[in-house]
Amino acid sequence: MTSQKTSLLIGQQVCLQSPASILLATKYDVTSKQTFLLASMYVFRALQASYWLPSMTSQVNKPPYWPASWPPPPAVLWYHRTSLLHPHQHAHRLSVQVEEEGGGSSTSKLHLHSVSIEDSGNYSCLPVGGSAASVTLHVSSDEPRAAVQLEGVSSGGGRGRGKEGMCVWLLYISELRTMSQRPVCKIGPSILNADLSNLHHACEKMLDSGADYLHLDVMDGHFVPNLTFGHPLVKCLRPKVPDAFFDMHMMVANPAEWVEPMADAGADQYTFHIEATSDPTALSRKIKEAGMKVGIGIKPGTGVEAVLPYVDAADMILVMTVEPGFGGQKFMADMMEKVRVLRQTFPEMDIEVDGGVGLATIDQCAQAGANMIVSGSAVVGASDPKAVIAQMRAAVVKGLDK
Ligand SMILES: O=C(CO)[C@H](O)[C@H](O)COP(=O)(O)O
Repeated sequence: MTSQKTSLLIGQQVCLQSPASILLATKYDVTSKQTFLLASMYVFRALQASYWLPSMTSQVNKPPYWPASWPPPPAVLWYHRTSLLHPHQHAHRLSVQVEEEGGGSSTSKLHLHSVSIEDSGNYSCLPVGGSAASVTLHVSSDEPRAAVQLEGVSSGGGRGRGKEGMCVWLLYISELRTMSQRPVCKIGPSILNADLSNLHHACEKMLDSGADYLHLDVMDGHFVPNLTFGHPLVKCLRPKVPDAFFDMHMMVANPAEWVEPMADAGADQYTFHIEATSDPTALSRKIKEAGMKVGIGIKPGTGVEAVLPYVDAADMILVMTVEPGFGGQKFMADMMEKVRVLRQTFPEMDIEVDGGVGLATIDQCAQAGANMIVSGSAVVGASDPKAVIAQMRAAVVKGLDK
């Protein structure tokens, strides 16, 4: 998506590259007892913002029509026209997140993925203890771009659209502008097959050859049938290559256990596998709190839909193109469909591929939309790693430009 060039006023038309995503969020102002529904158009992740709701528990009483087999409803109910939106039924199309932050503060976000014409219409939300607020969304299908128009952001409590609502709205649009960036090509050599007894020289060689970051593979012998190294080695390596970005690929059975030690050792990004945790949201939060970026990886056997609900919490999604555990394996071309789905849904997301990526396979990765390229044997084992990195970069830049 390109940045919005004009100021957005309510009712004005804005063009987004299709398919777009939209986030609706609710704010309940405890002092004025007003409910504001805020909407923002963007294409890859939820805005990180907090909305204040009155002191409450995260659950409301079940409405009469709520099926007994479903979990209790959340603190904020969302409606499209007159239909209650059930995230359980439409998990691939929409998600609702209520994040409790303690002290009576909560955030509720409705995220519609891949907006289509059917998603047009009035959206309203009803926070427990608050009054409803609504917004009208128009989606048209001008190919190749979809036009999305929002109008009539209204506040509850009988005051209509107020100045406060407008101010917050414009604030969000300005945030949208700063977030609208194209993904940048980054090449990250994996040092898995390098001479580990001389690791810092191998790292320096890669950085001198044009590497944008270093991909460090941590294996525990449980999550994968191989062993490499842990945080003590990373701690030793850090002062030798102080400016390098360390992307830790944590192929470990208990990724939560190593977050603080890795942060302390100097890791910049902590990529865990979704198969290794039952709570990716909590783990992502822990990683961020430790001061690192969040990567979420999926093994070849895991469908891309497994990671979609957690994209908002992540800085990068890693699509494995080999079974994790060993370098030098054959690239799995059928993983490219996952990359394509992610790129179409999240045009600005960092998407990484890892395993069997080299000059023979880079075009497939680039065409699918990957922008972070991990390459082990093809770069580390090359007689001219600089030339290999440059060729891979050219292919990825071309893919991102198309
Ligand atoms: O995570 C990995 C294996 O689990 C490695 O990073 C990956 O395989 C890179 O090596 P190569 O490019 O030689 O396949």
